[in-house]
Amino acid sequence: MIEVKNLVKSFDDKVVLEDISVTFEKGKTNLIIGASGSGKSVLLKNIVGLFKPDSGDILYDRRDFINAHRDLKTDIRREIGMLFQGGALFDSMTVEQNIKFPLDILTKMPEDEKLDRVNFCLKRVKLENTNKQMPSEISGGMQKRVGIARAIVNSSQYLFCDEPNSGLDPITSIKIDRLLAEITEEYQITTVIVTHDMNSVMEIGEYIMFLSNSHKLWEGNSDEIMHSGVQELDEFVFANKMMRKFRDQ
Ligand SMILES: Nc1ncnc2c1ncn2[C@@H]1O[C@H](COP(=O)(O)OP(=O)(O)OP(=O)(O)O)[C@@H](O)[C@H]1O
Repeated sequence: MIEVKNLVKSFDDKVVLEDISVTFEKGKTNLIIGASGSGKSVLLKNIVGLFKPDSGDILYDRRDFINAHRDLKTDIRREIGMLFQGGALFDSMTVEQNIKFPLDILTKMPEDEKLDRVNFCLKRVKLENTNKQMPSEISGGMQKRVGIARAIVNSSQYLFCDEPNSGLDPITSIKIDRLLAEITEEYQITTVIVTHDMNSVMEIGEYIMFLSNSHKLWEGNSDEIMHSGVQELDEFVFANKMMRKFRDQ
């Protein structure tokens, strides 16, 4: 579980996050949605420690992350897996080397154990026997799956994904969403996904927070989002024709 309490973040005199409080539960896919520029990425970067908030608290399973001493901060960072936009694989490394990378830099695991773990994760994302392939030789969807395998290889407790579906076709997107949801439940990970993909919201939105103009305007699940009564959220949810048709049926 990750708790964010009264988080404030500004750049110069521009407030980007205003008093944000939210709880992301373990074993659930937690989504952060909102229009472009609403502060989703800045929130994610504060939570993982890439930005320092002006004020507020961030607790990882009750452990204070912001004021933690160096050792605890390092421990928590080791428990975090990240899936970046576009996969962000190292082009010059094989699939196997990409997935093994966090184990190489974060652990003292013997090489054979690392390879076992890499193969276990490859199997979990249904990419057995692609070890020696280069990222450029596999499809975008496969690259995302390699990214997921790399994000969980160190038995991550927390998984952060920034727009995991960007650049994918709708069917592959749904497969990636389902894989993330399955892994989240199976390994009881606290997963936080930044997205503006309404398909993802409907497919895996167990918990959704809606950011608008620096504020958390709404929270709920994928059933409740259809009847929020919040105008800004309705504009976001029903922006496309298919969702409007669905609503008006
Ligand atoms: N490093 C930075 N320095 C100054 N301003 C920043 C910085 N990073 C983000 N911002 C500003 O914070 C606001 C929120 O940006 P953010 O990237 O979080 O939006 P977002 O909701 O993730 O948008 P998108 O969906 O387009 O990625 C924007 O006005 C942006 O210009």
